[in-house]
Amino acid sequence: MVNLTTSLHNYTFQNPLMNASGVHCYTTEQLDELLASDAGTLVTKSATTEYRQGNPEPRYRNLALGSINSMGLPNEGLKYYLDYVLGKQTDAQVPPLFLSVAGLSMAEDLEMLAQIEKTDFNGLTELNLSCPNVPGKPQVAYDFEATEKMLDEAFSIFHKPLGVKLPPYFDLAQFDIMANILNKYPLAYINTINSVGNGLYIDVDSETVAIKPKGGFGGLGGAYILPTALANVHAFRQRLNPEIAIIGTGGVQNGADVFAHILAGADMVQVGTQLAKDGPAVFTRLTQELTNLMTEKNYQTLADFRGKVKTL
Ligand SMILES: O=C1NC(=O)NC(C(=O)O)N1
Repeated sequence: MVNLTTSLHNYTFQNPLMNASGVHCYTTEQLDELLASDAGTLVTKSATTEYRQGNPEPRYRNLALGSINSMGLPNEGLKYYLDYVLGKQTDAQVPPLFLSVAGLSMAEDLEMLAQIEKTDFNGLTELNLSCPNVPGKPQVAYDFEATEKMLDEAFSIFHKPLGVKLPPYFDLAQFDIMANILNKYPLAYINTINSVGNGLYIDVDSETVAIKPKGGFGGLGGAYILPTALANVHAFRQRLNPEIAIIGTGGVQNGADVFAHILAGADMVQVGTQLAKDGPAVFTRLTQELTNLMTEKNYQTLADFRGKVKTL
């Protein structure tokens, strides 16, 4: 009998699947639909301190090979999502939840962490250091010094379980540098990867880009990015202290992709583009496909194959 339970930090989940922040998680209605689905848990849309409209539309497009987005951090503000997770955590049927924050400055990130610290939130907080879509704002985690300073300050004021959402890295030296920084902190986990930033989809018939913000430049998701996501999961698994768990995000369309993320070293696996395309029922399909694959391969638990990708 296949057992899909997974643990992350001091939390246990019935299965390793959840949404990627930003997909199907803007409103309490969407979040409730995730709770009602076969997902193991959920993460809220990255919050700023106050409500934020985000970039002009069209700002998200599904594509044959994935998706492109430049949402620009639209969200209802931190209090809206904090109220949601605090309200849900009293229900024993609800798994530990993830709350995502993405300030437009280190000061805003610290202000939000301080607000969360004051509450009795008992889930996990995700510090998004990798949004590629706020015009004029670089992805923090591509600046190693800024990341180190951010984490120094964050851990000086925040003592609840904390993870960071990272952009994709493409150079092995960057994995070495980033892992050395991350290993200095008592992180509960890292979440890798965010969308592959600033891709440009062009429709040849109309000779036009797909989304309005930033002249069409946007973060790529879906099948386009699976090999990059698997590389980031595996590179960090090979380099990070074992106490730092890894959430694998990027390119999951089916149970085999979930299996590959876990083989690369992921403890949990997030789904973005395919959730946007199929809705929360995707988690029913993915858990069934993962179960079928594990049965075929005679694995009983995720630990039987986690991180055990073979080399040639
Ligand atoms: O971190 C983010 N990644 C994305 O791909 N898009 C959103 C956004 O633009 O809000 N944020």
